[in-house]
Amino acid sequence: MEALKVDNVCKTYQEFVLDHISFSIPGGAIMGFIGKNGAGKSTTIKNLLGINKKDSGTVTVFGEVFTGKENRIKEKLGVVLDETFFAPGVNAVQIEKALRIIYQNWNSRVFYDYLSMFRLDLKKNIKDYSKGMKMKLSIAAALSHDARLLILDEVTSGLDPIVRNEVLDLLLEFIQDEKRSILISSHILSDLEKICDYITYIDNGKIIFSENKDELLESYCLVKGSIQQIRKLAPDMVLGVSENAFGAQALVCADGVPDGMIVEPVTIEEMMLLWKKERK
Ligand SMILES: Nc1ncnc2c1ncn2[C@@H]1O[C@H](COP(=O)(O)OP(=O)(O)OP(=O)(O)O)[C@@H](O)[C@H]1O
Repeated sequence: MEALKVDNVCKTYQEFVLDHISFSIPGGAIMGFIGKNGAGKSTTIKNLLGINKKDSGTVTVFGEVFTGKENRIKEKLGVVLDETFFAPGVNAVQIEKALRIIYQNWNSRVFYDYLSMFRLDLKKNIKDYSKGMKMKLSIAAALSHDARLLILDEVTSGLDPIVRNEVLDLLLEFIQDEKRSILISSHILSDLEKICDYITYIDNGKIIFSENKDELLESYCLVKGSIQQIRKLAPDMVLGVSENAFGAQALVCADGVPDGMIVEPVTIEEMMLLWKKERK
């Protein structure tokens, strides 16, 4: 069964439209959600969680329709958004007491183990935590109530490389039982390339692709050469081109590259940079 199915979600703001957003995440998989600043990642996440009210479309979590109100489904979700909200003047121990009441499956021991692993001061007022410390606290909370689907919006960008790697390992561990899944948005595409099974790319409120990562990276490649060589490539196999004083490179379909050209594997970051980039 799919962990999450987003079907034709639409939302119109004054100057931005989320346009028929559809993608799904199988059980046991990590989906990376990528896109430029302002592409619509956070807006999609807030609309699918019911934090903002969508105009139309359906969101299904483990086969059940979710509008944001169903507490039974909320129990299964571990959510960390890019802005963290904690009541002013409280510390981690007080937060734990509050979360214990909210979540039926809350596990205090697991929570305190994460806080110790993240080296967080339990008695310190959370308003005096750094941005990264607040993020670590939110991640610990999301992982401590036996959630089956994690929804993480830009959670790793404020973390130092050591903690970021610890968090990526935790996420890989989280999906090991094949029943849990993760949707994670990030601008650190190398992190996503490391841990994700699927990648969804949104641009200007529209899904450009939502695909299995390995198939995606096998389907496309980079071709490098002189500007003249690159310009001679058949337009229907070229997805994007960049040119500079020293030469050019094109993102192309992997089958059908002409002989005699320099071909290299492509990364998710290069795909995003080159996708639909026009010849000058
Ligand atoms: N409540 C709102 N009212 C009006 N416009 C909104 C609202 N929420 C989001 N938007 C607009 O939606 C667009 C997409 O914003 P969003 O935060 O989803 O982008 P993003 O892909 O998460 O970007 P970033 O990577 O910078 O975080 C922006 O133009 C933003 O101004």
